[in-house]
Amino acid sequence: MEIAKVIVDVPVRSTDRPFDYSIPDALRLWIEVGSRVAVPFGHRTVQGFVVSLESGETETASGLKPIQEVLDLLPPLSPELVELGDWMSQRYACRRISALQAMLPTALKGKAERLISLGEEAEAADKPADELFPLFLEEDLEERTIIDFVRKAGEVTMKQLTRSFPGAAETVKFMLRRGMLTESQSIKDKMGKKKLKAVDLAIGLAAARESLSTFPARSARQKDVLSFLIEMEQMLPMPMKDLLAILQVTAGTVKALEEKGYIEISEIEVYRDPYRGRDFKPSSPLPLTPEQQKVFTRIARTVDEQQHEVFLLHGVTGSGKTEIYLQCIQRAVDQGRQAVVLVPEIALTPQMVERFKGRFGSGVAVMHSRLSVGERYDEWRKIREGKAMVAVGARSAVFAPFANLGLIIMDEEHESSYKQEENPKYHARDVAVRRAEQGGAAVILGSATPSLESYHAARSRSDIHFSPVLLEMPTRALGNALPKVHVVDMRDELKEGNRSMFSRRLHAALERRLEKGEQTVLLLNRRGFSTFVMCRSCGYVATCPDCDISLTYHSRSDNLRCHYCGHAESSPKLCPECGSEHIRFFGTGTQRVEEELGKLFPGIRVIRMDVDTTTEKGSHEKLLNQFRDKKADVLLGTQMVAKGLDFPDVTLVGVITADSALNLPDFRAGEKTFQLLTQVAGRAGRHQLPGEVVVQSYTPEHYSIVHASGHDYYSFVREELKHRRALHYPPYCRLILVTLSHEQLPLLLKMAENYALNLQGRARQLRWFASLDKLSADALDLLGPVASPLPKLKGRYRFQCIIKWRGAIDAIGLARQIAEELEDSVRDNNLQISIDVDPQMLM
Ligand SMILES: Nc1ncnc2c1ncn2[C@@H]1O[C@H](COP(=O)(O)OP(=O)(O)OP(=O)(O)O)[C@@H](O)[C@H]1O
Ligand SMILES: [Zn+2]
Ligand SMILES: [Zn+2]
Repeated sequence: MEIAKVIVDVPVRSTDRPFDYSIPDALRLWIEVGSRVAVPFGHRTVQGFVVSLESGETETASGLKPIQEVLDLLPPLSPELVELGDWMSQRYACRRISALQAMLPTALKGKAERLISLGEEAEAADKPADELFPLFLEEDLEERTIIDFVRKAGEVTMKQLTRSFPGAAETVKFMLRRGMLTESQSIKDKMGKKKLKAVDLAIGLAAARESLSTFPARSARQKDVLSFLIEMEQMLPMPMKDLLAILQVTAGTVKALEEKGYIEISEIEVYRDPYRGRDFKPSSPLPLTPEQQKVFTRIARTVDEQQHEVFLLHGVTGSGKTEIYLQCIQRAVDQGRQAVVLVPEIALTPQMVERFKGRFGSGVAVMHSRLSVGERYDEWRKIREGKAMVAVGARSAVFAPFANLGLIIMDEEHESSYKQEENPKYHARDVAVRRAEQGGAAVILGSATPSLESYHAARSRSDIHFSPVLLEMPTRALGNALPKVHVVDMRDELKEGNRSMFSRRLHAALERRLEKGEQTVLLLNRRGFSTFVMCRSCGYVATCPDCDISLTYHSRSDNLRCHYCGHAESSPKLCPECGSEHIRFFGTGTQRVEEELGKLFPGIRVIRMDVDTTTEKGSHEKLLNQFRDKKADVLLGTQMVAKGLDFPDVTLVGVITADSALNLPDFRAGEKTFQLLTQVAGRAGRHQLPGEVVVQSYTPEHYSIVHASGHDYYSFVREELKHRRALHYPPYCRLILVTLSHEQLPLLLKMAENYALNLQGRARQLRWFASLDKLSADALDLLGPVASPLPKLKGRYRFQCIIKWRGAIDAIGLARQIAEELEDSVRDNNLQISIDVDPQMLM
């Protein structure tokens, strides 16, 4: 007897292990590792995934509850993905079910639904309700109508029933108890497949032709339809809708033909194609530049040999990385394998999609969050059913259900959006490498500004589990120079009486573009919610004496706090460096910049792109198209404007304040600033016209600004690594962020203290607890507990600890174990501990 081990979708930690079910004979053929099934669990029916099949004793198996239903024709997960889910649950200390669910489109997050049908007695007697239950009184009219309603439908959901009979809940309950109705449960998906009525010939082609002569004159319309279908025989079955529209006939005419037996009308499944009706300019492979050729040859070798290898492709903006991606994908496809291209969500512009659709046509599936649930489901199905060979998508496309994946590409690999902030808190880069390792696939991590983690991993032994081969492209493909970058010291502007947010240099440069009819991209570098304190006279920023990250202003207590270690001080009224009173809390919005632009340049046409203007579906695309069609002079926005855009007439890029990301309480602030400045500068002068960049800053001497303006990645990396090493931050160690939350503050405080103490105690026992300063390879250190940067969320208080560790110790397992013990020790079940391994944001 075969036993299926099933991971069930029940939101309790103690159920995070496979449960055994028997397999009914009728389902045997349909159940594989990766099948999605409905199983009884307690008194409910829940969704689950088969993670293994084992043979067991007949007696044991017959004591098990059987699997109720198989929910899909093809298992939505492959054995390879099931295994990847296992790995994720250990690597990210998350539940197995949440790892598996993360791999599937929302449409398949099925929930149990209550189904009502007739009770046995009522079913057997095929009589009107009146005769069926002679005891019904006149006033039992409601029962009678319900019975007739259910009989007519065969089976209805509880929802439909209560919608059709509002206020009948009590009656239905009574009828269930009496056995007039019965109830069952089934898993219902959020979204079904889309079906269309379609028309096909019901008789052979020759017979159909012959019958044309038999139509009487009054059935001329029917004859038209039939002869049209004969003519279009290659295109059948044809959607009814299209047929009616083309021939201008009524559905009645078509129905009549069906009744006569000439044609048949059926339902066919169709894919909801988000790009239907859109033409993509076909493109063919470009002859590569010598620099590109060298890189391509190296990667192609691995792809051809179907080996696993990771490449870090460091190519400056405009070096032609995308062409490399396209040609490598072609090689994988030639091998009969498939490819995944990961792109940061906000860079997944229509321009980007066009480049892949243009080369690989309808074999490209696109997956991102701006598609509807149905569209996403259908793009996913195209992959699962083998109708696509390339998937382009955001983070979760790393789980694209290809059968024989040969290549995974991650563009802009340094982007923090590859880390998912909700459960499971995975990083798509690490998952990609792991998946490629399993299947013998190549990985290309591409960027103009590789993350320090990846770069360090390529250069030396590091704690990251992969060591990529570094490939470089230092010049632009079209041979034009990188744009000249001017850094403007905003302190000087203030000194000389310019209080505007535009320096004289940026103002003049903008004016010149307006005169010449060239375009400008303006970046307002603003992220996160926190405010920092800065002196506008000297550029001084309040930082923590222990952690060297900027302090965050808390308006309620009017003080400054460190989000890493908890250090607090009162907020200064005068600048401690220069004594100026121009010291204030920082934050400017895009809207304010837009207003100011209107005042300075009357009549200027500005497109503003930020979270407010891009919430609507397709708005992002519309705004970019308007800008491309030169309907505006300026594209103004947040980070959205920095990524991947390629517009020939953009010759000026302005950065309003380069420092605002620099001063976030984040040890990656310098890295992020460098990356963003390099990216946005790369938008200028990509084609014939030369480009210019103006960066405004209050701390122009900061190394990330200096090196970004010199397009000097290596000097930046050298300096940044020095800081990271001195302060023990990644890539010299790894981090785990542990956040505890509870409704009651005193209890939470005690628990947070306990967590820290237990962890330290255990680590000492294991001889892991050591200062990171020591040269020993295995070390673990703990910061906190301190209040989280978001100290209260949805009525729950939050405290956090940061674990710093390195070496071969199982710090993740330990962090999880202590968390679970502590959660179990609290009786009210209300303590929540979340674990974020390798966090991108420490909050
Ligand atoms: N071999 C080639 N021959 C001619 N033109 C090329 C070639 N390779 C790339 N290009 C062109 O050079 C420009 C820059 O290429 P691409 O956008 O691929 O660079 P990238 O490295 O992806 O840049 P970014 O990181 O800035 O997005 C594009 O307009 C592209 O069409
Ligand atoms: Zn000052
Ligand atoms: Zn601190």
